[in-house]
Amino acid sequence: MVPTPITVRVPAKVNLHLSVGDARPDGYHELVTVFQALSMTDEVTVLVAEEPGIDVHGEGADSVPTGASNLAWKAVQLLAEHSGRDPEEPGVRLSINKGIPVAGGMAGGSADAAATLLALNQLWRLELGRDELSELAAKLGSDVPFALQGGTALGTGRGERLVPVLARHTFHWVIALDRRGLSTPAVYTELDRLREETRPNRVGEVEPLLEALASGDPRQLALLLGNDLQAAAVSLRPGLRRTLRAGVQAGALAGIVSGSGPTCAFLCTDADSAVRVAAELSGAGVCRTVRVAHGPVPGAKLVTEEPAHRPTPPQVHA
Ligand SMILES: C[C@](O)(CO)[C@H](O)COP(=O)(O)OP(=O)(O)OC[C@H]1O[C@@H](n2ccc(N)nc2=O)[C@H](O)[C@@H]1O
Ligand SMILES: Nc1ncnc2c1ncn2[C@@H]1O[C@H](COP(=O)(O)OP(=O)(O)OP(=O)(O)O)[C@@H](O)[C@H]1O
Repeated sequence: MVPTPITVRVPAKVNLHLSVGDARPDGYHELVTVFQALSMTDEVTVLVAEEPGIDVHGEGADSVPTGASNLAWKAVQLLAEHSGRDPEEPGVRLSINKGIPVAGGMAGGSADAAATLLALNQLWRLELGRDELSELAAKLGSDVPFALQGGTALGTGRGERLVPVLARHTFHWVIALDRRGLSTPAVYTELDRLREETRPNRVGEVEPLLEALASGDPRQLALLLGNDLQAAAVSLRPGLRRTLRAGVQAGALAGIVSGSGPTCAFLCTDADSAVRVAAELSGAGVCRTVRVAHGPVPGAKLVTEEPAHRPTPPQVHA
């Protein structure tokens, strides 16, 4: 019998704190970062098929590669190899439904890779534990382990070593998407260049932000958001300065560039305020589109089909 297709839903991330150290000999930068998973999601479906390949739907689908360079396909090949299958003939197709902006600094490709690992673990009945999946995830990219884990987490190393962080609140965000993406390596290179020329401010220690997360007070958290890559993203895309200003003028508590950008994330006091900020920001004409999101949300998760018809519970008559 052909196994039923497996679908996994997986969240985007924002970095609440992103402290970038110097470049290491392997080209990566040592990070101290706090990730939060947001309610903007992709869905990846894996199914057994003789004709391998990828279909991509949803926002920005046209700019996502459907060949071997798709990070989700690299996840297929890695897991095939790990489980003794032929990585060139894995016998599966992927269908990706994008809700996470492409090349937006919200780890969309990483999310798809994480979702693929989890879905294939189920489809191929590999029974790999979270730790083993996380080790494979780190081989695919620095942001991939967090997409598996979700929630709020402290990341060190190149971002792949994770510890969960207590966040006692749901935080409400407005997300401003730019017209074009930015390349992550280009943004890191720009930061190295800026640091040779000038001394851009560095974000401080992470502890105060961890305390603000534990307190659950968005006003306190807003004062502590920080991203070392922001100066580099703004240098490559100067229009982001206007977007960041417009979000705060619209009533957000604070705004930051998300990861390597160019997406900007604005923290709001509550859900109603986020809706008002989003409406005003979309009228300001500074970005392509605006979304409302909340976090933290769980990491990659199997989507279980709701039964089409639930049996009516027995009626009790007095
Ligand atoms: C900007 C962030 O999204 C913040 O979470 C991540 O640091 C980027 O993570 P990612 O897209 O998963 O990045 P990877 O696929 O691992 O690396 C892509 C490229 O980004 C740069 N890179 C990434 C992570 C890191 N700690 N230092 C780096 O310098 C390197 O040039 C690397 O070749
Ligand atoms: N599954 C995928 N979804 C989106 N882009 C992908 C995928 N696989 C490969 N790519 C390529 O990777 C590039 C970066 O895409 P992605 O959406 O992951 O960026 P990002 O969100 O800025 O990443 P990060 O925040 O992890 O640095 C895209 O321009 C695209 O060419």
